[in-house]
Amino acid sequence: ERSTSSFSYSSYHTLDEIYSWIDNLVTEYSDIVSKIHIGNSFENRSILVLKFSTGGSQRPAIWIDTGIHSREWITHATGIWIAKKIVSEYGKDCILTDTLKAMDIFIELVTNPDGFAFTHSMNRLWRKNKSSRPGIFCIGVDLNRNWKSGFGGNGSNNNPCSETYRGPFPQSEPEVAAIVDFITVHGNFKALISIHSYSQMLMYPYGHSLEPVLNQKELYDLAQEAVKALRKVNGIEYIFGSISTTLYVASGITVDWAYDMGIKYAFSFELRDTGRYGFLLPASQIVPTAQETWMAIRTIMKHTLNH
Ligand SMILES: CS(=N)(=N)C[C@@H](Cc1ccccc1)C(=O)O
Ligand SMILES: [Zn+2]
Repeated sequence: ERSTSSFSYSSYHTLDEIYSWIDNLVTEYSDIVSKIHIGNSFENRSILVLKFSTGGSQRPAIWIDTGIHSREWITHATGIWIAKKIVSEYGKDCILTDTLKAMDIFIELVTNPDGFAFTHSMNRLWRKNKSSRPGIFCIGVDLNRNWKSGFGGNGSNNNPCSETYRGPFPQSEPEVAAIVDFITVHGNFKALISIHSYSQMLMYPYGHSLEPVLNQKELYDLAQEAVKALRKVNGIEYIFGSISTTLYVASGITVDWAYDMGIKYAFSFELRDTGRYGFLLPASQIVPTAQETWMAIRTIMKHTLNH
């Protein structure tokens, strides 16, 4: 029996458990999923990406990352469930099957492995990575402020002790540089979805400025359609809009960099909840959260495939 079938999707897991689950998924579904090592973290852990592909070479691609902020455990758990959903539903779900016939899907489940290991070992509420530099006695860079687009602007901090410390320069962090290199070299990404928690929001660029992006109306309509599909599952309400107008100004963020790279469908989720449990969302909410999030992501995939 497939071990990815006996894995508990309704529990939170350690880094080692997730990495061995990845190996089992690749072994058990080797016809559709492979594992790519895109780099090493500051503390020299492997940075792994799952590739879902039915053939071709350099097909148009969709990127999903979870766990860039290590304390947001619901995001890794949601990514794991979605990865299993993709291999289980290929050939059955027509939107997913059509997508995978024409496009590849890449999922980076543990985007901040050092921080994630630290949330299990020492500090459950750690957010940043674990980089350190001579003469600086606070640890870690906020990996959602280290990207080139708008780097150093408002909504990021130059103080290494800040939770939103942007780092010494854009892409200074190996965890960010690995993704930049991978997506740049690949050169054919059409959509990027970067998943955070919590607040129940679906947002699109820009974060670093109040200025609307060129295809703002299209992203607004798509976000509206996606949150409607999400709500149909368990009745959970999301708000949506551009990051700077819906949440706050934030600079050096993943989706602004993706958008400026020409990835026109760039979104960021803030998953459950709205503050009752926050980052400590009970494991009983993992599967319902993943199920509803998948329906929103599936909506974004369908639009990306058809435009
Ligand atoms: C609670 S939290 N840290 N996930 C909020 C998260 C909001 C955000 C998401 C995407 C892009 C820009 C900003 C952040 O400040 O990085
Ligand atoms: Zn976050």
